[in-house]
Order: sequence, then C-alpha cells, then structure tokens
Amino acid sequence: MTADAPEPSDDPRAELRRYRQSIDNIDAALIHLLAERFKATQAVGRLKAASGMPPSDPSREREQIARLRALAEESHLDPEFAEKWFTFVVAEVIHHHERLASGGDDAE
Ligand SMILES: C=C(O[C@@H]1C=C(C(=O)O)C=C[C@H]1O)C(=O)O
Repeated sequence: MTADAPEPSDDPRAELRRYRQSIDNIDAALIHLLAERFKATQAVGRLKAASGMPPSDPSREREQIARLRALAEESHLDPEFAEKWFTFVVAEVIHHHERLASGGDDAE
C-alpha cells in the first residue's frame, strides 16, 4: 500500500488537511484489519481451549517474528518496531486464550 503525497500547495493548512485525510483512512483500515485478526485468533483460542492445546506457541511466534522483520526491512519500516508491534498484539491474544482456557467467555 502506498500513500501518495498530496500535491504541495501554497496553503500549508490545506496540505495538512489532505495528509490527515490519508492518515485517518489508514487508521480506519488498521482498526478493521486488527478486528479481523482478533476474530481469527479468538477462533484459534476456542479451538485450543476445546482440545487442550496451550494458549501460546513460542516456536510459531519466532517464525512470525522472522517473517515480519524481513517484510518490514523490504518495506523500509523499522524491524524493531515491527517486532514490538507484533509482541504487543500477541500478548493480548494470549491473554484472551488463557481466559478461554480457564472457562471464560471470549468477549473482548
Ligand atoms: C493464534 C495463535 O496463538 C498464539 C497467538 C499468535 C498470534 O497472535 O499470531 C501466535 C502464536 C500463539 O502464541 C496460534 O497458535 O496460531
């Protein structure tokens, strides 16, 4: 995905507004993507709870981190940031899985 820079203008406030429209669209897309990701991970959590699998899978996470760091480098995004983002999200996922494993519901 690329966000084209708005045409430079002699009205910096208008230029700022156009950048912010792109930022708002990107933030909305990220929220939708995260919601879909959590739907998928909640389904995994229910499957694991029903079949006695542990909430976390460190070897899978290591593979994901290696993949995401490589993707980040290709995309000129800081790989450290990509890993921090992933670790933050997975911690929340595992928290949900632990709740499901102890018989809790899967409300967010
Ligand atoms: C979703 C899973 O459970 C956990 C959460 C992961 C994730 O959010 O990507 C990855 C591995 C597991 O620690 C899974 O095992 O696939």
